[in-house]
Amino acid sequence: MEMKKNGLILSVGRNPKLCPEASCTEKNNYIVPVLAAALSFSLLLTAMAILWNLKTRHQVGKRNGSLELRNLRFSYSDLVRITDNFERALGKGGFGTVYHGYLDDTQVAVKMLSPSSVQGYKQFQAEVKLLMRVHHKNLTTLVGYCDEGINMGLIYEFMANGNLETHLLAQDDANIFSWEGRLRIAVEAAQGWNYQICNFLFPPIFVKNLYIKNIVDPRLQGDFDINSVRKAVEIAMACISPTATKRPTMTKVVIELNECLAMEIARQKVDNDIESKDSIELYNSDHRA
Ligand SMILES: Nc1ncnc2c1ncn2[C@@H]1O[C@H](COP(=O)(O)OP(=O)(O)OP(=O)(O)O)[C@@H](O)[C@H]1O
Repeated sequence: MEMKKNGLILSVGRNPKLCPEASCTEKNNYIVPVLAAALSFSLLLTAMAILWNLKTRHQVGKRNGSLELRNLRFSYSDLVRITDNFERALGKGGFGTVYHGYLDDTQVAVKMLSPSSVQGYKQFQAEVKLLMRVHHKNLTTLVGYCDEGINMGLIYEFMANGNLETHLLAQDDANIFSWEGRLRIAVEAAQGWNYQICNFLFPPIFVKNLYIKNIVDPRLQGDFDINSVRKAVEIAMACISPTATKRPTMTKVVIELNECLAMEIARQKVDNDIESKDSIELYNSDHRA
């Protein structure tokens, strides 16, 4: 499943990822949530209108057995047309290849289930069923699907900013995500879905039994609140517990991650206060001298 955040997509449940195209900067992390809050109501109305429109255009009845939902079903020839005969591949994942396409004038991503898919038909069905029911601003919208014999595909809204993993692992040190940025993404993504989201706070892999400082991206150079990290690690550890009953609910994950974020923001405030106090003292001593 894919989650989205600030024009990125993020897959959760397996390898957490977001997808890239345009450059994604730290600034986006701070500006976009504010804009998003202001625009959320109108976007919600727009999204509802679009969904309503799509549903009324493509709704078909129940289908015996397999995908027993009223759905947004497309034929294989629709997919051929949408993708211009699978002209441009965007990437490859556990299902198979993902292609760029246009539905009317809107860009979409079409994920085709390959016959050798490790995730297979069951996962395909699960993804369709879930995304048909679950709609969230941080979840990539499922626009439709095709389930025609051996031709199975999922049509998603197109995420122009690419893959989070690429951004997290980028060699471009100037644009690395801060600890606060990572927490913000984790909180918003967790609000969307899936407990495993905690994993991507600690790319490239979540490593057990290491000192806390060692599992945080070294490029952050200690620029984070250690208690915030410790708490996030505890949440992540709980999230990957093999015993389902020991895993926290998403509500708890969101609450705890928000607490981590609050710690980090408090730390930054203290740092800023100290800095401005220092500069006032420096100013005063310069003027006294
Ligand atoms: N909605 C989308 N918009 C733009 N690009 C996408 C979209 N979905 C997938 N892609 C591209 O295709 C690649 C493969 O995506 P896919 O979701 O199949 O793989 P994955 O992230 O490994 O997911 P899964 O866990 O389902 O296997 C992504 O890394 C991304 O580059």
